[in-house]
Amino acid sequence: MEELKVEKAIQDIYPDDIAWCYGCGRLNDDGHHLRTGWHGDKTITIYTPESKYMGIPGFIYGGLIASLIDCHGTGSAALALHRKNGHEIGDGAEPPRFVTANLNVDFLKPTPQHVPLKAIGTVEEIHPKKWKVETEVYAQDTLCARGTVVLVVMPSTFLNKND
Ligand SMILES: CCCCCCCC/C=C\CCCCCCCC(=O)SCCNC(=O)CCNC(=O)[C@H](O)C(C)(C)COP(=O)(O)OP(=O)(O)OC[C@H]1O[C@@H](n2cnc3c(N)ncnc32)[C@H](O)[C@@H]1OP(=O)(O)O
Repeated sequence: MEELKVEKAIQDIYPDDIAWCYGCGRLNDDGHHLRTGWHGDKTITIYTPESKYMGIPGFIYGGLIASLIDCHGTGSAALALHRKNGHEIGDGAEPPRFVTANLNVDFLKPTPQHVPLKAIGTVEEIHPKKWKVETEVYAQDTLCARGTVVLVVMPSTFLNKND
């Protein structure tokens, strides 16, 4: 299989105050540190879950797959709006902030443990503050899950809730 690596991830440039997400915050020591970047005109997150994230031995727990699709969606929408605003990772501009309004997951096939999972996203703008990301999760070449995430630009009510 083609060896893939996410070189530049949107989570690498989240400001410190929003870099704590359990799924994708680089500052959360206990989290998954999911990283999402461009892959042509699609988006990609690559992640190999640790052994403890099992459902049935040998297979990944579905909630972890939902988390992957969730944070991949947030990161993908942030990448797309950042680019629409004329910015790319590394130009010093702060990326937009999104929260998840809706998450739907179809679990299509059992997802094996101990292989890198590849989430590939297609981003669609509904309007400037509302985006949709269709994600396919592959284990090697097998399509194991498909998800749809609706993202909304973070309302200011999320700020200063640090406890
Ligand atoms: C818990 C902490 C999270 C912090 C995140 C900080 C962001 C930092 C950014 C990056 C860091 C990385 C963080 C990654 C995080 C991973 C992703 C998550 O897990 S986020 C957490 C789970 N999500 C929530 O906790 C949202 C809770 N819900 C809300 O705050 C509101 O309900 C919200 C913002 C979603 C909608 O706010 P309204 O209801 O006041 O606003 P109205 O104007 O009515 O809706 C805006 C648009 O959203 C649609 N919408 C609302 N709910 C929907 C739904 N369930 N399904 C589809 N669309 C929905 C509406 O139809 C409307 O669309 P129309 O503008 O009319 O076209």
